[in-house]
Amino acid sequence: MAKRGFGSSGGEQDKEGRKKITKESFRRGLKIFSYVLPYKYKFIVGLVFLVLSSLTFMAFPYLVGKLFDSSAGNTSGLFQDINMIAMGLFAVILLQGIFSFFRVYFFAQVSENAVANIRRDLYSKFVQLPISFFEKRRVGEITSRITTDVAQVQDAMSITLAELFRQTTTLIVGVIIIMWTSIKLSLFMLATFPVLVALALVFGRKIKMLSKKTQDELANTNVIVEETLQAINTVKAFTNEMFEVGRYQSTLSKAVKTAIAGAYYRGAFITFIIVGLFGGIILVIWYGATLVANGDIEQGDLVSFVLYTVFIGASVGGLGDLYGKVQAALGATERILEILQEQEEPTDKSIKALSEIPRVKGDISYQNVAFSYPTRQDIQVLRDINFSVRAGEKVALVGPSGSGKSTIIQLLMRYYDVLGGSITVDGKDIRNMNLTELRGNIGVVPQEVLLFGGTIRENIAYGRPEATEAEIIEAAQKANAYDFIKTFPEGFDTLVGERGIKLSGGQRQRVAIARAILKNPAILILDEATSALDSESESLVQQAMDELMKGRTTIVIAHRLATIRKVDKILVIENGEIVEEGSHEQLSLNPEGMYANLLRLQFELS
Ligand SMILES: Nc1ncnc2c1ncn2[C@@H]1O[C@H](COP(=O)(O)OP(=O)(O)OP(=O)(O)O)[C@@H](O)[C@H]1O
Repeated sequence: MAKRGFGSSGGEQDKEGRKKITKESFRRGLKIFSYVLPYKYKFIVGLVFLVLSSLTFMAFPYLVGKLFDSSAGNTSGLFQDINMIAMGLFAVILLQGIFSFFRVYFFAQVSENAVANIRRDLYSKFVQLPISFFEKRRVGEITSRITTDVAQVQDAMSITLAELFRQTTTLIVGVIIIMWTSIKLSLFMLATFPVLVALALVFGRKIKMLSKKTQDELANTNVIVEETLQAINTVKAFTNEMFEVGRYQSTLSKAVKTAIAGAYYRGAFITFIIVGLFGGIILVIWYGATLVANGDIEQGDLVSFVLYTVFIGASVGGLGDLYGKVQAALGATERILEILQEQEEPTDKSIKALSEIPRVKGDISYQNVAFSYPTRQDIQVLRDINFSVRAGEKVALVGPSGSGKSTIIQLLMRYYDVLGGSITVDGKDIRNMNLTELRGNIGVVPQEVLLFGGTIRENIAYGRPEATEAEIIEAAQKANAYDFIKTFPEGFDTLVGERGIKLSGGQRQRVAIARAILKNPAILILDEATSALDSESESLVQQAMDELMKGRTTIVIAHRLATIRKVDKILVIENGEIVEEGSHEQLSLNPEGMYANLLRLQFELS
């Protein structure tokens, strides 16, 4: 299950993500209505139609009562003619229909627009939040903010609010009218009927809980389907098809058991509604009939009384349900507001194109850098890292897996801030640099190149969206990607990603290199792929990398030592510290050293 609630103020939410309704939570929840403000006139028009439709509805039982009275011949004035009253009833229903149409139409316009704005703001917030935010949460949890929570707020803005108003009006106006009709019968009704409705409500809750459990269990079965279908190759490789079928079957059986238990209660609930609630109505009719017999009230009054009773009962039931919905909406609102209040990364939004970013020279220096990840503060990942790279120099980081090489790079990108020491670029502490300027000057060719779904052209242009076609082609040529792109019938328009062509590892890397060439950064970070490419592809990638490195400060995370002989300096990292430093020649001369050891290991493996 995804964790619910961010931060401390979400702490009062229950595990369903609902929020207790207090004055404070209500006041905070109302903040989300600032999104309604731009559409306030439409909202007000919607409200007017809501009031009108709620009130016209209340005239219905009254007129039905009058219809009965006039059929028995005991009416006076306006309500004597049966036909007139029936026409009146039609008019009421027609008006109710028209008013409801406009209510739905206006509220939908407000809620759809407001909700789209909330989604846009949430998304824009998400992409601007620091990496550490995403590490503390699961992706599903984050996306549910933008889908489920927003949908709940939308419900609240359109349906819940209107229902709340309608049910409350029905309840208040209904009770006033029946009191006015007959106090005796009203008191009798109020002593019996609401109790039964409240009982039905409690019963209903229990059933809802059970059906939620069934849904959760069904969701579990879906997880298995998703997992196995995503890893279908692995399932087949291990010939575990039947094992997976068994796993699915056993979770399915559980879901069926819960569903059947739920059905038992549902059956009992229906019986209760039939016997209990209708029994209640019979009681009211019985008492009302004795009052009619004694001449206390008219027949028509009894009819409208019973109709009002049904309306009041429905609204009591509805309000109970709405209470839960308001709670859920307040919880959702709170979670949305918390995200909207999160601190963004200090990027510079006024910079619209890479060309506006001032270019750095590319001197880099790490001074006594110490670091632990925010999620694992107890483990010190880097301690006392000191090194400098002059503009245009090439440095390689080598060392065992998990020694801290990628972390060193992540700190340069300022995905995280150092905990001790400092990192400077051109002598300036990167914490004092404009983040857009810093990252705009760094190009990255990652270990695992992920391409976006879209064309090859779009993927290369991602390095500099304003690039011209000629620049994109030139970058592809320099990255040794042009030739393979030309072999595809659609060339640069070839789709890649899920619905497109699948590029090989070497091809993907060359697209990433073309992207970096297009960005033309002063500082370059190359995270070498761990898996070796075939020798032809390898040499094409290497050539492209050499082209890319020209004239740029480069830090290479090297996994295959053969590729780094040419660098100016090698830093050997072990357990978050630099244990050796020097050129390939210098380091290989020390047979006891870690580098020489790594060299021997690779040699033996290859
Ligand atoms: N986001 C993270 N949150 C918490 N700990 C992390 C995170 N990323 C890495 N670590 C931990 O930090 C340590 C250094 O990891 P790092 O990725 O820098 O190693 P590396 O030398 O690049 O390894 P490899 O060569 O396998 O890529 C490891 O112990 C790792 O478990």
